[in-house]
Amino acid sequence: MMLRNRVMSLHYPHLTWIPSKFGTIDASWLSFQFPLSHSSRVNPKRHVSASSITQNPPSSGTDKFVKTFLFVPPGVELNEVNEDMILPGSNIVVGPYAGDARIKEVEFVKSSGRAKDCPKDDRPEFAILGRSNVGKSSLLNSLVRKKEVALTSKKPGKTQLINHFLVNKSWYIVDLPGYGFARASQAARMDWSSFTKGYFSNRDTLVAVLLLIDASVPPQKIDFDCSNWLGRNNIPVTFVFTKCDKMKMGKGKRPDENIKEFQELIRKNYRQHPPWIMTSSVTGLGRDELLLHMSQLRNYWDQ
Ligand SMILES: Nc1nc2c(ncn2[C@@H]2O[C@H](COP(=O)(O)OP(=O)(O)OP(=O)(O)O)[C@@H](O)[C@H]2O)c(=O)[nH]1
Ligand SMILES: [Mg+2]
Repeated sequence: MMLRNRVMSLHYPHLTWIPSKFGTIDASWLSFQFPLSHSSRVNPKRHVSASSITQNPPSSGTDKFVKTFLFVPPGVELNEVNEDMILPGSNIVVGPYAGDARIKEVEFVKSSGRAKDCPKDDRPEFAILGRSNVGKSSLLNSLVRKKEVALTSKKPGKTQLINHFLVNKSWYIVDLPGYGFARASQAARMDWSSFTKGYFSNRDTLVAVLLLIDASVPPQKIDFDCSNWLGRNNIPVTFVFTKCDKMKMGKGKRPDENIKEFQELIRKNYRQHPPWIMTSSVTGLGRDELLLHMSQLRNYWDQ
């Protein structure tokens, strides 16, 4: 147990929260008083102490990695990391827990209107969270390689329920309703809040949240608020940048510039940068890499 906790701490080094200018959380996107307190409802598996995140910088020869704020999984020492171990388009180092990432079968299990109606078993799960229209359902479809597993739409607010999909009969991936849909009615927003509040308070089997960030637009405050809120509640997060295929011509910044800007802002809040990865549901960019990353988180959790 001791060992597990120790390794788990390494696994989630990004959980250590450093208050900063984003530390004063604006939870208006949630529009409710979240009941989680830092100490009471935190899953002990996810707890990490400040001392456990201290790691030595890479030795000479790997200096260029120092600046990339790598996510180093359990079973790997930072000074062992070489270029080949980093997943392309990400800061994620692949470690010994990475395993078979193939999706052989996926099965829609249920849509839940309330967290207490979600499947009750011990299977690990990943939740897909992000602004309305960021591409949550599209990412899910692309991961499982089925066009219509999760319904997508040009109209924001398509996904209104907590949708559980069972992968390889062994783990869940969950499509959540999006936040920040400005035109949603007050009632719809309240519904969204109570789903999410209930969901995050009750899912002890949550391995990580995939927080989707639209790389085709500049950093949005609501996404920082969301990431801050997850950090404060010790919920492990992987930043998944979506729509990286949208290379703007002329007007606006390119996805890589938006991503860099977002990361610079996020960096101030974390002692060690959380895992991040670039994806596109149109071209399949980052798909296999994200699945591999999820396999190492899951296998570690499962051991
Ligand atoms: N170019 C491009 N478009 C994308 C990508 N991912 C999603 N989209 C488009 O963005 C729109 C919204 O996608 P959805 O997957 O329905 O978004 P969502 O986050 O599930 O939205 P809600 O369920 O409303 O919260 C659709 O028109 C998609 O085709 C991507 O990687 N690249
Ligand atoms: Mg959706």
